[in-house]
Amino acid sequence: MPATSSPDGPATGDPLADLHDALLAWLPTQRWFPAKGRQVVGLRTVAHSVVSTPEESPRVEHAVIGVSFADTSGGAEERYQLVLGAQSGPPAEVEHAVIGRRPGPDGRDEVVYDGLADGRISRLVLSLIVENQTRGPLRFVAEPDTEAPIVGPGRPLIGEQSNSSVIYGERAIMKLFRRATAGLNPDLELHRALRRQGSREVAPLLGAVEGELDGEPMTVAMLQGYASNSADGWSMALASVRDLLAEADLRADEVGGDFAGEAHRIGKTVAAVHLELAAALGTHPLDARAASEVEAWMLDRLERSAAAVPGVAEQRDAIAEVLRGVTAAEPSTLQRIHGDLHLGQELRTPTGWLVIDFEGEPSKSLADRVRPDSPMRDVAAMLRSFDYAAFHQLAEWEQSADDPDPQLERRAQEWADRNRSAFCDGYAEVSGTDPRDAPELLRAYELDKAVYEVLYETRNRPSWVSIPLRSMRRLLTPAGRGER
Ligand SMILES: Nc1ncnc2c1ncn2[C@@H]1O[C@H](COP(=O)(O)OP(=O)(O)O)[C@@H](O)[C@H]1O
Ligand SMILES: O=P(O)(O)O[C@H]1O[C@H](CO)[C@@H](O[C@H]2O[C@H](CO)[C@@H](O)[C@H](O)[C@H]2O)[C@H](O)[C@H]1O
Repeated sequence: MPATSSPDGPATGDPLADLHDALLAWLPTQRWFPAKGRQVVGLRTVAHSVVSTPEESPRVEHAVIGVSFADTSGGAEERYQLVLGAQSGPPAEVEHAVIGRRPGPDGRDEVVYDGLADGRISRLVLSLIVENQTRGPLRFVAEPDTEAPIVGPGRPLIGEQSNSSVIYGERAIMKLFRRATAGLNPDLELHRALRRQGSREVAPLLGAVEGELDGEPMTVAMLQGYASNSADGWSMALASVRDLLAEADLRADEVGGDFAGEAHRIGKTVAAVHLELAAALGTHPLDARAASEVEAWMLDRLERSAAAVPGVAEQRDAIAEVLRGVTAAEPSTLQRIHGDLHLGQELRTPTGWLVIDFEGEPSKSLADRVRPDSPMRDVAAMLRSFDYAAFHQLAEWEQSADDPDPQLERRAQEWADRNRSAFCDGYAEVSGTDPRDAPELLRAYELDKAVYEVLYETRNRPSWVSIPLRSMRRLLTPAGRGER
């Protein structure tokens, strides 16, 4: 039964009451918990079930916790999913994942830890998916007509992630969605739709774990084929920029690590995904009424960013004028899109590029993330990502140097221009539509993304905020507008 508690004292009746203080200390240390630095004023268990049978050890629990903050009015809470392991003496391998201690069912103290760190738990979850089992409120489902992965323990993926993933023997990867939201997660929904289209641009979907929240279905986790021997676009692009900046006299097309061929292929891949999503889930006209709705979301987001970041507030009117370009553009179409595309969401496999992570921007509500939008949003987000890769190293250097080196800035801009245009060429080749033929629309979407990024970086990586701020300024000057 749901129960509320506050940092001042745990509530009775809450199945995780004894872990309350430990959870408050542990949550801010997790990469997927985005609210670091915000003051938590309440923690409650929204849902809780025991996944394991009494014969299985360790005990495995699934929980949704609701966290409320001092800065959210009206008591709105953010909800997160936990998979917990509980045992009196867990193995040394999970030492780093311990959350706290509490009295176990037999009255003796037990250790509770982040369950995904324990290979026995990830193995259990995979076997339940493969066997299509139901445990309490959770349904473990294998995708029909797919080859089941060999059941074994999973290895937690370390790194910058919004959720938590485990890899099974380089064959499959399972992602536990940390943010708990009632409704079908767009990552699962769009992978299913793309699978129906026979897409070769996404990793094959193998299964899912589904639960319930607020009386509606909720996606707990997703299982996919693992692309072994792959590299992500962000690391590859950074290596290419490094090559260029290290060579004082060479142009972007002359250095060993030129990325333009890959940027062109990524453009083709993104266009193919757009065509597949349109075929699977339909399109709607981006007419005057729809365009003014899009404009309203953009202006709303501008207000939120301006309220938090003085650099945005100072340019508020000029930015709003560019965003209004959405309503001036020729009518086009809306459809389901990726929604948060960047170079880190592209994996280079030995045979081509895969697009991953169709969840949309993490801070948006589910309703906003599944709303049809212009494919231009994804195109603009990729163009932003080429800018990010180009200027990332300079932003790091600027932390320690007094003046930016104008020569290096020019070279970084040259890299960005070359790769942005290679991407657009590739996109146009497959989609039949060149994004540069709708410059107002493209510019409005690019600026909207930069406004979002300024706020994102201010909250998450303040030392990177100069990257989107620089682009924001470029998009506001007439010289920075043209793409060709
Ligand atoms: N199908 C896959 N094959 C190989 N690696 C993958 C696959 N899916 C995700 N990854 C790796 O996992 C990381 C996190 O995946 P992502 O879907 O972006 O999760 P999150 O939502 O947690 O950010 C990616 O950056 C990539 O390195
Ligand atoms: O990957 P997520 O879905 O969690 O997306 C969020 O984090 C991204 C950073 O990891 C962020 O992307 C921004 O930084 C990237 C470099 O790290 C850059 O390539 C992107 O262009 C830039 O937007 C994304 O915006 C955010 O939603």
